[in-house]
Amino acid sequence: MTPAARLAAAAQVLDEVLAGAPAERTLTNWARGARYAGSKDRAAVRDLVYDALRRRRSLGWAGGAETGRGLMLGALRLAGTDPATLMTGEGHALSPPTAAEVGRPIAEAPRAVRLDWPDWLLPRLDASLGAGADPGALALTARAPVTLRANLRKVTRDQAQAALAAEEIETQADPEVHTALHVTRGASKVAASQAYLTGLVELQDASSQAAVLRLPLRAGVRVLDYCAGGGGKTLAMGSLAPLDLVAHDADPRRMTDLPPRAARAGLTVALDTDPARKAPFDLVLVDAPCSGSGTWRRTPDAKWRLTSGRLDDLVRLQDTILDAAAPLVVPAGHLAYSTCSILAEECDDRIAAFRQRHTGWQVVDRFFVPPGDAGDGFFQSVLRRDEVLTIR
Ligand SMILES: C[S@@+](CC[C@H](N)C(=O)[O-])C[C@H]1O[C@@H](n2cnc3c(N)ncnc32)[C@H](O)[C@@H]1O
Repeated sequence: MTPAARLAAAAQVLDEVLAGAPAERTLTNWARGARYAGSKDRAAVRDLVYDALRRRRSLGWAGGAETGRGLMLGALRLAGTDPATLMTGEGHALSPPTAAEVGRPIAEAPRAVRLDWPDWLLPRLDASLGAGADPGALALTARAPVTLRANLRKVTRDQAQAALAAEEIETQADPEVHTALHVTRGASKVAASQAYLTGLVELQDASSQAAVLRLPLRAGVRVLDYCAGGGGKTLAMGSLAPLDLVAHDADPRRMTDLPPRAARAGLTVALDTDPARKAPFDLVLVDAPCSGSGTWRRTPDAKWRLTSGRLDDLVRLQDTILDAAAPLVVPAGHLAYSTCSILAEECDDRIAAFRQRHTGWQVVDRFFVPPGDAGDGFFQSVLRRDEVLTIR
């Protein structure tokens, strides 16, 4: 495909996504129908679509409309490319821009447009990040890094890095997070690499890794991962110490990948639909369902789908889950609450509300990072349950 044809294909996919279709599925359907598209074409169209979704408002502003065509036109203009060079109307190319498709200077756009952020959510961004609001939102308009976690149960990080390099996957060690390796070349080879298939490394964002490293984990402790999903945190915890690990999720199908991933990592994890039977636990981790606002550069259509009603529902669910998980913690044990959100109402506010509803819990650790070059936005709070004193 020519660059012009890729642009036209991306505009077509974007029109469907803007009408409400999920981005990933729409791209898969397009690729199925486009037999002429090779793997490089598919990757290029995917990048165009995701880049445009991350910057939907600013590109729409510069392109004159929030349509597939408008976003592609805006992308060309903001990249400093003359649209007439790719929108020629020849072959599969988009037709040339019309006089009506005027671009507006981005410097004149309202702040939420420049930040590629939903209007209704702007006050909440400011309340959550303060002076960090603009850099935080702008970080979500760029591509996310590909980061691996060295499985310390099997290798040191240096050994993992060398094993990856032998398979032409170049990485850079994260200076702060001692398990993290950022992929700088060969990211598309990771999933089929021996290093990955033999459990030396797992894909995991550096902020999630940093949060797990702060948990009170030592050999022999009983740990419940209450919202385990595919087990990203379960496996990260298990790689740090030999633990008695139980994984639970309200939707057990979400844990389908966990047993094969645990086997690769050399870990034993018990899956349980009713963890209360196995309570109490020394540590219960609630990695709660959330807006995902700290990770929106990975799932940019979610940024535009979130509504205030949906956010209220999530907050209620977060409270319900914390209330259900807390009684499973042993006296003097720990309850950890985490989200990949940057919105205070899903983070600190939930901990404050929990402590209003329940006495006898102390915050012993707080971790918050906004999205940035090294990792996604992430929040974690660790609470310790007061020891129950029995008076004889
Ligand atoms: C943020 S995801 C978990 C991600 C996972 N911990 C990881 O690191 O890969 C949240 C999970 O919470 C689960 N969930 C939703 N409601 C729940 C509830 N009431 N109790 C337990 N899990 C719940 C969802 O099915 C989802 O898998």
